[in-house]
Amino acid sequence: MTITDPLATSADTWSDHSADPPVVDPRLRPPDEASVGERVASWRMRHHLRREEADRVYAASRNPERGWPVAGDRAVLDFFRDLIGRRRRMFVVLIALNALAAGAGLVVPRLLGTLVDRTVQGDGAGLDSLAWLVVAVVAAQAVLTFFAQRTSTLFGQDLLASAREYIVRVILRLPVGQVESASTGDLVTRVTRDVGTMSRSVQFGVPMAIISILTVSLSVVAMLANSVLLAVPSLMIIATSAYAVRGYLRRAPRGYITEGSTYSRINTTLTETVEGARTVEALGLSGRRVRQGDDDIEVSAQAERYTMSLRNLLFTVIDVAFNTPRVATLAFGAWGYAQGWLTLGQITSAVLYVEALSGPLDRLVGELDRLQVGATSTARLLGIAEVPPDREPTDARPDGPALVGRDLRFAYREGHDVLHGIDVDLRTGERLAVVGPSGSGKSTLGRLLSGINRPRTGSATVGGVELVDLPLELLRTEVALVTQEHHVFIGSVRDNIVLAREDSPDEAVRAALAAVGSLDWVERLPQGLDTRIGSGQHVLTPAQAQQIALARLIIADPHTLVLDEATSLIDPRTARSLEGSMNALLEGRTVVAIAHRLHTAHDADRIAVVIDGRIVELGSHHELVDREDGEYAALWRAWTS
Ligand SMILES: Nc1ncnc2c1ncn2[C@@H]1O[C@H](COP(=O)(O)OP(=O)(O)OP(=O)(O)O)[C@@H](O)[C@H]1O
Repeated sequence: MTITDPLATSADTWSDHSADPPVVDPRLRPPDEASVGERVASWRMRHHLRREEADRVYAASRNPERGWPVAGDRAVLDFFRDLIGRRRRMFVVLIALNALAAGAGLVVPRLLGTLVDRTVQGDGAGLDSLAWLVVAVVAAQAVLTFFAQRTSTLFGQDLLASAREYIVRVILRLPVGQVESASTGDLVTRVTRDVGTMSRSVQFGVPMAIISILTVSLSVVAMLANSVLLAVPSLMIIATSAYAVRGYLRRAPRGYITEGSTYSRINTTLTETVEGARTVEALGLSGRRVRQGDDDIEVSAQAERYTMSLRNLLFTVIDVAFNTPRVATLAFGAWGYAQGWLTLGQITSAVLYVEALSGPLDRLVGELDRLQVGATSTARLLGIAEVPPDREPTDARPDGPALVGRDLRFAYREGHDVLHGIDVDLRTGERLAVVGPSGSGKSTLGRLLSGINRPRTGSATVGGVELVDLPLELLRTEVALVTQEHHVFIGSVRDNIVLAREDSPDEAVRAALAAVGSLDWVERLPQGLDTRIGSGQHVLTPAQAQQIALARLIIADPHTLVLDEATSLIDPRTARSLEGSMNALLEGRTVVAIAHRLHTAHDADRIAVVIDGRIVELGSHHELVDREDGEYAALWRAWTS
């Protein structure tokens, strides 16, 4: 029996299993009066299009340029080998206990066969003790199985803990710039659905597959020892199952990888629609977004139908294969018995062995499926580890706080620079405002000067050391980027403030809170510094959340701050009340303020005017306003008129 591969062979088999295939493109729906031939042609066309779409999704999922990479089979195997290798002792105990439990289970049919032979021969001597031996072996098997199961569960849990820790480490070291530019839907799908699938297969699939392989192997040995002739039907089911599983495993990875990437696509479209809800509403795009969602779901359903067909076919083959040997063993037994080659006891044992074999074999096939799905998710998760790091910290340490940018160029897309060679020298303690039209590159400059992104060419250094060569913990104590995003993590107020310096004493935390004017309200909280805040905990007002974020920066104590829209999204009243907190933070530090409103620029020591990725003017407010035909003077006139 072969398993057809809809993706690799004919377009028409792609969704043969769907009773009423949904239509991706309504234009392909044939008119009511269409002939049978036209209807078939249209149906074939639809399937062809869907297959092309699925192929495109698959190709995209393997193309690192189009999203997060997917790791290869070798990486997945090495990952599991390493996980198991690191708990070799536990693994040996697991194998030993399961081998003993399976061995005890296999002794029972043999004893029952002997019991039958002795009874048939009328040899009553020792029947009682044989029966007691069966009871004793069954009891021993129960005890061994209990401990074997316990060890398997512990092993699975331990494996899972390590796997999860590894994945968390991989995710945490992802380059910030990359996380922002990649598809959030894909990343979210990987860290939710794929982690869940991987967990199930690591926790249950791996130990269960090991146990099943062991039990099946020992059963085969016991069957051969009982009678080679009677073992033939069972060997045939094993061979048939192995063949069917091989065919399945050859096709399934492609199907599951496609399936996984279609889930990512659904999530991406959904996230985009939710995030851009206002734009969707304003431009009347809801119909188009719904259609996009429908198409994503349709492609996903195609992929699901494909893997489901593979599973159905596999389990049908296995079911047929399992039922045949029951009959075949009895038939072989009757024939062998008539020839005088076999005893009734051997036939009894063989039938019991066939029954005993079907359970583990069935589980093994089921587990292989689970492992296959888990391996695909693991490949998607390990793919994240293949994202090259954007920085390799060196041992170089800054000599002083001087922040310097030289010939800074940067491109979000290859060949499209948005900064064209910017030079900037910050004077310690100064306040530099960066102004310019929307899209001129102000925020990008801020990201390079705070070490979030590495410049394509040129250098951004602090005390002579490239910002991106510093370990992140150290970088954040030198330069910090402050945006309007003031995330509050789930944890105590204290935890939220000491993030950058975890060993900060409570006095320092209180001093930071006092500096941003929030010590009073924090002390009035039910548990003061220990009050849990963040999602689902004690609710903070936007201003309070911002103050916590500012206190966090006071503890981090960077000598330079890059402010990008730090208060622009907060309503003006709150922004005014935060001004005092902000001033406390800025006191004594060098500040680069990306100014979206010119009045912030007015108070700065110097102003850099950025236009089309270049600094076109640099000077104090008065110097720049005095240049009659200057860019800043024009902006200022427009602002004040
Ligand atoms: N993540 C990104 N991917 C691709 N292009 C980007 C990305 N972020 C910014 N750009 C592009 O880079 C250019 C500079 O953007 P940047 O945000 O630095 O400008 P800006 O002066 O800060 O604009 P604004 O005042 O509107 O925030 C723009 O053309 C923008 O479209």
